[in-house]
Amino acid sequence: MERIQDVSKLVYTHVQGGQFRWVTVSTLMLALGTILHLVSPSVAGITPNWMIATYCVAIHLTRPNYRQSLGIGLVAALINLMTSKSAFPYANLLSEPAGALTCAFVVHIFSKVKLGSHMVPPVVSGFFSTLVSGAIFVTILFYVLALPLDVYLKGMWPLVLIISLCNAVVTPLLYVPAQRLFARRGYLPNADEVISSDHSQYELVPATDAKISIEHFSYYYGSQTKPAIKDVNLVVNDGDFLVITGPAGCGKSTLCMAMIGAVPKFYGGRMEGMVYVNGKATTQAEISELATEIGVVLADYDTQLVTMTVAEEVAFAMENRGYTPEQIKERSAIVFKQVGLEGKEDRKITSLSGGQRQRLAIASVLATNPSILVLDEPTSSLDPEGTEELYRLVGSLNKEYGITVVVIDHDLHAVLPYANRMALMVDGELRCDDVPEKTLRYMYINDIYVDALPSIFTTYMRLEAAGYQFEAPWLSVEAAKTGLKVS
Ligand SMILES: Nc1ncnc2c1ncn2[C@@H]1O[C@H](COP(=O)(O)OP(=O)(O)OP(=O)(O)O)[C@@H](O)[C@H]1O
Repeated sequence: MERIQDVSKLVYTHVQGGQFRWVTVSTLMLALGTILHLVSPSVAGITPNWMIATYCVAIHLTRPNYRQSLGIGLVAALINLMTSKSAFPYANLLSEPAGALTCAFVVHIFSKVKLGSHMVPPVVSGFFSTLVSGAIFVTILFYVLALPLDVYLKGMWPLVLIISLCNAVVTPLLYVPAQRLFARRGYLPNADEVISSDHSQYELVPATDAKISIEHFSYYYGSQTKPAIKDVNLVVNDGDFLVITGPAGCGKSTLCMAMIGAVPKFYGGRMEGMVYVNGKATTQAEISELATEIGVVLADYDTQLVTMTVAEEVAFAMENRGYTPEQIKERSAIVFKQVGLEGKEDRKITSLSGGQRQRLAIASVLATNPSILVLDEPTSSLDPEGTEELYRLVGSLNKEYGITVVVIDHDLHAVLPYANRMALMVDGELRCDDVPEKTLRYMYINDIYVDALPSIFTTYMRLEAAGYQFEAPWLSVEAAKTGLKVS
């Protein structure tokens, strides 16, 4: 493993939807392989192994991982099982997956070492995948059908070698038109572009042991040339309550999506630098794996609710992660208490108020016990009372239960009493990251997004400019009352 010291040079590219390309391309290629297998004539009993040739092409084009390649091999085996005229077709169940894994191995080797033109890898995989698969197939036949050794050595093995040579020729011949066709139809980016970078060979270690460590992070959506995020460095420590604010379109939600791994793995695009969650590089972890460490509640929280009743909703995430019924019961009781939904377990979700449904969305992300909670504009559909109530809840999750909180909001006055840090983003850049008072002061002095400043704070700043002095800044009406009493 190569240890990366300077993550600012690290690039990760991911084409949106690319995670399912291997399924589409391999399905179409295997369909072609089946047709060729059924119609191609054989010369003296020799014909290329079209199934192997076609799945090798699919594996070269989409670079699935070993598990996915095994899946492709198993599908090829089942097709062969149904169409084979062999005396023991079940041998395909071992030989085809082995062939697919051999091809994946060849692709892996060639992705690291550039040897010859782009035609060389399909030649190599066509030959070796067929050789490995054929060798396993004839060896199983030899033992199961108790064939004479002479037939095995002098009849079957030469045949395996000849068919492997045939496949070394037909695989690249299929690869070139397939690559062009799929690229033209939009199934592949283009001839040379990387579908998805692979960071598995790197040892990625965060610079700090913070809950979230964002290091030299830049991000470009799709094929855009203007970055949505520019070289952001931000650390969220254990127990922090961080508010991120900034004008519309400055990149707050993008940053939030990067924390949960959805950027770039779901949205696609190009990322530079790295985002670590609990020490894990987000490019090296699945989004579902990160979800057990960091939960997110979106502005449109209703889209996160998928079941009928309150109890089912909270149980859903736990069932998906294999919790036992006892564990689900125990954990559900804890989260209902945390979010104040006790006694409402049997209610239909549609019968809850907006604020209650939002609490339920929070409960369902807390069900799997993440240590970090991210809320993206949680108050956009709440009235002032609902907003106060929500932040009381989030504040108690932070203080009483030790959950690290990241909130994105425009509406600052209700959240500030609970926050210990405040970050300001402008045009994709992190302009200020400090205690709330200092960030608010920065916004006021530099005339940045002053519309979002709580009016009590702007009053405080005006009084200060007029020569009045107070012991503490006014971040809330209570602080102003205390300040006025003391002075
Ligand atoms: N899916 C997307 N595809 C392409 N560009 C996007 C996408 N989502 C956001 N952007 C662009 O990225 C930039 C940052 O958007 P983002 O939603 O992160 O900002 P924001 O600060 O959360 O805005 P708001 O406060 O309006 O929600 C914007 O220029 C936006 O147009």
